[in-house]
Amino acid sequence: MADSSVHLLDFHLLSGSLRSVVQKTSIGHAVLYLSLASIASIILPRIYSAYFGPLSKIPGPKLAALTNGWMLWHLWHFEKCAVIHEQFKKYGPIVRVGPNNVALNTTEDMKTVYAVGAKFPKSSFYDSWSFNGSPNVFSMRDQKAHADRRKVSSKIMSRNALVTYLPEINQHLRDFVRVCGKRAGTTVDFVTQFRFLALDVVGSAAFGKSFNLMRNETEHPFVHDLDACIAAVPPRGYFPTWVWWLITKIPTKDWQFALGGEKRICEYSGDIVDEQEERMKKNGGEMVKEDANTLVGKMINYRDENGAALPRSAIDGEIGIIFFAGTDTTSNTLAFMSYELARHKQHQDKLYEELKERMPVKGAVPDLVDAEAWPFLNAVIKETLRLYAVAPSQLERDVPKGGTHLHGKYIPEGTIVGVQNYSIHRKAEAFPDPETFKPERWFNETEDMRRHFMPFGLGSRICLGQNIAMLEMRLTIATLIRSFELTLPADHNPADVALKDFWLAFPASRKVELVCVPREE
Ligand code: HEM
Repeated sequence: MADSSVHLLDFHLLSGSLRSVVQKTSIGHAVLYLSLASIASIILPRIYSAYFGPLSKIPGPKLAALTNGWMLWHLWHFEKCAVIHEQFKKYGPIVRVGPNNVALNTTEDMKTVYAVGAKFPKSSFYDSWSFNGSPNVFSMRDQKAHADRRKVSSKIMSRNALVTYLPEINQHLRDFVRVCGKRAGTTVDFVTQFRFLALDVVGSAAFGKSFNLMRNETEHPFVHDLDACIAAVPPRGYFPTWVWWLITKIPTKDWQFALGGEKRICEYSGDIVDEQEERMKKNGGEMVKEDANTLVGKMINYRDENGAALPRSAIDGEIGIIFFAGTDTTSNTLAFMSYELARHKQHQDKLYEELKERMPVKGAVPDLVDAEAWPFLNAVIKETLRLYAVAPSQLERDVPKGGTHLHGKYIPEGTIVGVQNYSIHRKAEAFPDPETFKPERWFNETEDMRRHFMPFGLGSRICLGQNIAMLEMRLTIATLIRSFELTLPADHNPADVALKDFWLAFPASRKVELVCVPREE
């Protein structure tokens, strides 16, 4: 009783003094106090979380614990994965890299966060990859909905299904070699060449419709739409919604073009769907046989457990994301691989010897089954995927309900956690002399190497296109190196090819310029 009367008294005193403050306050002061109060309501919780909250026990740069600005700054400078890697060296395998973000760096963490059955869904960063406003197989966060959607495309992307498209893919490769031959002796940007090739291959392998950029030796506006999408999609996932809204208002022509990339990719994808539907109509409402086994056909024919079809916007978005995820990933990997072969003549010579023995005809495309077994070819590909995994930074996930314990520390639910393959792939205990490109290390592949290798991610969200990517990389590098020697141009500057990352890894100058010299026999 005594207590509550004291509180009542306190309240009257407080409200009385507040009233007198308000009565004496001018509008200017009121605005000032309100602004200070708003700023305090943002800053104080941040200070509390940085110094006293559950994540405060996790080491890391204090600025990162206080603001996402730390991470955004490094992202903006295309150095996110390299900077997080430095933090691991300084602080150990668990580092706080944002007010609500923890980076992890052990194989145990890989299992906890990504293993099949792990209950850590993708973080809200992935919402940004939903095209046409519809979640797709890449962006979906609901685990059950994702498993259902993934079933639609996983058969199409299986190795056995892809073999059906080999004759068409082989034609793209022969066209690629012909284009290289025409440009022999001159400096060629291989980022662009591999990109055109990757678009042709994805078109054939997933949609039954290729751009034929190699055959026609032309560009397609779609290529610029991909560039636009890459500039806009990852940052959209990192900025708070209101900051992103402001950013979208920047009125420069290039930026506005970049913002429209997603829409144009979906429109192009929509044209492919229209064409299939048109063929279906002409075929009396029945899907023609060749279309039924493409990703587009599967999407059109899909029915959920209630018999409902996918909305058209979702189909277009799903196709758009496959183009997006399936092009620059493989082409940038191939560009880095060619660069490593050009600058390490001893590795390129060894690869050439292997290929010459197994591919009697120069310019021909090897048999896929054979190429899958060629030791040095596969070692070169693995070593490139190790050093230049093209999604190199944290694959972000949310800590599920109830929180979790990692490295003896409690991590509350809703915290973003993630392992980055850039760091896992550079663990000296699995890969001695980790910064050096050494394909031979894969001849004695140990259990430890296998456990530390995740270029395509892991678990139920592992890359859906890894079979296409591996097929394309094997056939392309074998065909290219059998026919040409790759060399560095006289004015080569290694800084131009340094790995940068904006979620997707790319060479600093966005080019890998090499000279291809036809092989004499
Ligand atoms: C060397 C080439 C490639 C690399 C290194 C790569 C890497 C990755 C990684 C690391 C993920 C997991 C992302 C995460 O967990 O957050 C992923 C997912 C995915 N990738 Fe790839 N990728 C490559 C090529 C491709 C290709 C060629 C396609 C399609 C044709 C593709 C389609 C996808 C899709 C659809 C997903 C989402 C899978 C899901 O969440 O179920 N990727 N990729």
